[in-house]
Amino acid sequence: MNSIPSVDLNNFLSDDLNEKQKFVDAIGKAYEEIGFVALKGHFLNDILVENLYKEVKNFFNLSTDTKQKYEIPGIAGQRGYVSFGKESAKGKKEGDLKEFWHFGQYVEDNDKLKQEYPDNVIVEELPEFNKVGKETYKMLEKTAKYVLRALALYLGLEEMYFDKYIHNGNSILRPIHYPPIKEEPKEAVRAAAHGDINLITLLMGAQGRGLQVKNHKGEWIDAIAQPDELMINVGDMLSRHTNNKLKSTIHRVVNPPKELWGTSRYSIPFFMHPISDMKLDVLDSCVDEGNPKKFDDITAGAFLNERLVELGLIKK
Ligand SMILES: O=C(O)CCC(=O)C(=O)O
Ligand SMILES: [Fe+2]
Repeated sequence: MNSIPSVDLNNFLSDDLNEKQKFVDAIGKAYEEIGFVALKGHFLNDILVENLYKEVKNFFNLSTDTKQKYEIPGIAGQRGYVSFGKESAKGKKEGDLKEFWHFGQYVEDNDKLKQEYPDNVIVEELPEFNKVGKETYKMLEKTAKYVLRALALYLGLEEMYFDKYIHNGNSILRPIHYPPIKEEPKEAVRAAAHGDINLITLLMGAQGRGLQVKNHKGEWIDAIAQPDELMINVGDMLSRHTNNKLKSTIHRVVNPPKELWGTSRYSIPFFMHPISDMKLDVLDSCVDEGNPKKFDDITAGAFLNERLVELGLIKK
């Protein structure tokens, strides 16, 4: 496969069961083969997206001193600001050429989880940034809920199977700024090759070149979305849970050609996580003689912890 298939969530939301089934089959097939789709018909509107980008740019344009006020020690970068070069891909020592921000879950009906998650960090200088981040978080979470419903059906599970695990899930919305490149980077790239940790990722901002996905032949293919599309891919948690029936595909963000070094890239992934108690144990329906169980049993919380150590965000 040399391109990323496109799907439209309106088909899944349609009353026509035939349309709904076609969506389920298309996304399931894409996730078995390439692990990515470009999706339209999501719940973000143009005004929200425009405001979000404006505020995200405002935030990264603040002075380094101001931004560093919001870099909170002791929470593995799970909320607030993470400065340039701090995160590196699993197995790589050079830091990625990016700085980012994390909005986390807004728990309103569960005291235990409210205590478990770090609080969201409020940017005093930019009240709109906080507001638009929360709104976007909710809309992407809603979009992800329906995508997971489609995947549940594809996997032969009950349609609402994932709902209980993602309500108040540990998801994060990560606006990323890849700054202009000033000198030849030695080994570092904007984002080194990696698989995402979570269940699924919904990525805003993949409209320009940069994101590349490794297909099953080992070739890097460009993943470019239309202006109204989100890129949505399978993460390692869902790949484990499905015994790798759904593929968490390795991807990266390459540095631009020299004539474009002067431009920033802004992208905004939403990493959909379940609650940390969810068991990622391989589903029985994904094991048979030809596909023996490939992964040990683990909870989402333990798995996340392991991976944050590997990314350099938790120090051993
Ligand atoms: O910036 C992008 O387009 C992708 C970023 C990404 O893959 C990630 O943050 O996991
Ligand atoms: Fe990623």
